[in-house]
Parts: sequence; structure tokens; C-alpha cells
Amino acid sequence: MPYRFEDLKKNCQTEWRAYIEHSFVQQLGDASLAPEAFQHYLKQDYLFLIQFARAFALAAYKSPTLSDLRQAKEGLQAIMDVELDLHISYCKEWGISEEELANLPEARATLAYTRYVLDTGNRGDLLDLHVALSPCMVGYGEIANWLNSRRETVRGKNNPYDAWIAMYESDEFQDAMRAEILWLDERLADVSPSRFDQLNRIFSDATRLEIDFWEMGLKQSD
Ligand SMILES: Cc1ncc(CO)c(N)n1
Repeated sequence: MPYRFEDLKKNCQTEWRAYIEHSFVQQLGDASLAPEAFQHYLKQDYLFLIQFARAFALAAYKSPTLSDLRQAKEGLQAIMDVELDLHISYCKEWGISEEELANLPEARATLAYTRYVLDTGNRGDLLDLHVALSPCMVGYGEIANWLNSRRETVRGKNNPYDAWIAMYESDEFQDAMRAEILWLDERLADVSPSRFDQLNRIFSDATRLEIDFWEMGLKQSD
């Protein structure tokens, strides 16, 4: 049987669920999340996205074909045009200026995750890099869908985090997520069992670093 993206998730189900259904996510969905925790997360996510944009640019650099190049561009575009724009305006609403954002120190969880992905991409090939990026691209789309499937989730003006959910359920983000899964399914179909094990390690590492990112938000750790 050829491997698929689903197999990466299946092989680290516990970590994947701990990421998707993290208490930060649940509290964001039911509007009980402390604003300070959200603001801390949002500021760090701004710094995170800058490094992730670099990682997608690295994917572009490592792309041997036009279609690979297009896929890297999709990711870069989702970050720069969908996420970063919203983060900046969201931060303004919450009283955080672009100047404050520019001078912010990176939390350890931000450093660990982003540098892990960049290092994996530098050291490995394009598939290693896309696998390292996939918990981010696919996870947040899945989180929005999971939140929408829960009765506890509050949507609309009674939830101050509604725009966050709206961003990740948007067609633009969901399309980018589906394109990433398709791209990975095509490449994973050709890999050997030992190569798949290597890729699974990267996927599981990145997923664990996503969990740490939520923890950093909840605890407002630096
Ligand atoms: C930490 C983190 N993971 C994933 C995404 C989705 O791009 C994000 N904005 N931040």
C-alpha cells in the first residue's frame, strides 16, 4: 500500500489529538480563554509566521519543478496575505502596535519550533521540509473544522476570538491545506518504509512542538 498523509497522523495519533484538541484551542472556542494568554500567543505567532514564511521561501528555493515552486508559493501566500495581515490588524485591535511587534523577543517555544523546521529543511530535501511544515498548514485548518463541529464552540460577537476561527475556516486557508495534503500524498506514495519512518519522526517532532506552542500561550511563558 502506498503511504499517504493520513498515515503520518495515524502513527502519532496521541500527539496529533493533543495538538488539535489542546485546552488552549478548547478555551478559544468556548470564549473562556484569558485575553492575556491570547495576546501572548498572538504576538509570538506573529514572530513564528515570519520564520515560517522563510521556511516556505526555502521550500521555493529547493523546488526542482514549476509545480513544486507553485506549492511553496501557496504556503508563503497563505502566511503573508491571510495570516500575517490578520495578525497585524488583530494586534492593533488588542492594543499591540506594529512597532511593539517588531521589537518583541522570541519565546523559547517559538525559537525551538521555527528553528527546528528551518534546520530540517536545510539538512534534508524538499519532502522533509514539507513534512515539517505540514502540522502547521494542516493542523490549523483541522482545528477550525474541529471547533465548528463542537457544541461548546461559541461563534459570532459573543466570542472575542471569532475572527481567529474565521481565518482558518476560510476557503483560502482550507484550499491551501488541501493542496498541501495532495502534494504530500503524491510524494509519500513513492517512499520506502525506512524513509517513511524518518518522515514520521519529523512529523511527530513538529506536532510535539505545536503542543508546546499552545502551552507557551496558556502559561504566557517566554
Ligand atoms: C504555531 C502555529 N502553527 C500553525 C499556524 C498556522 O499557520 C500558526 N499560525 N501558528
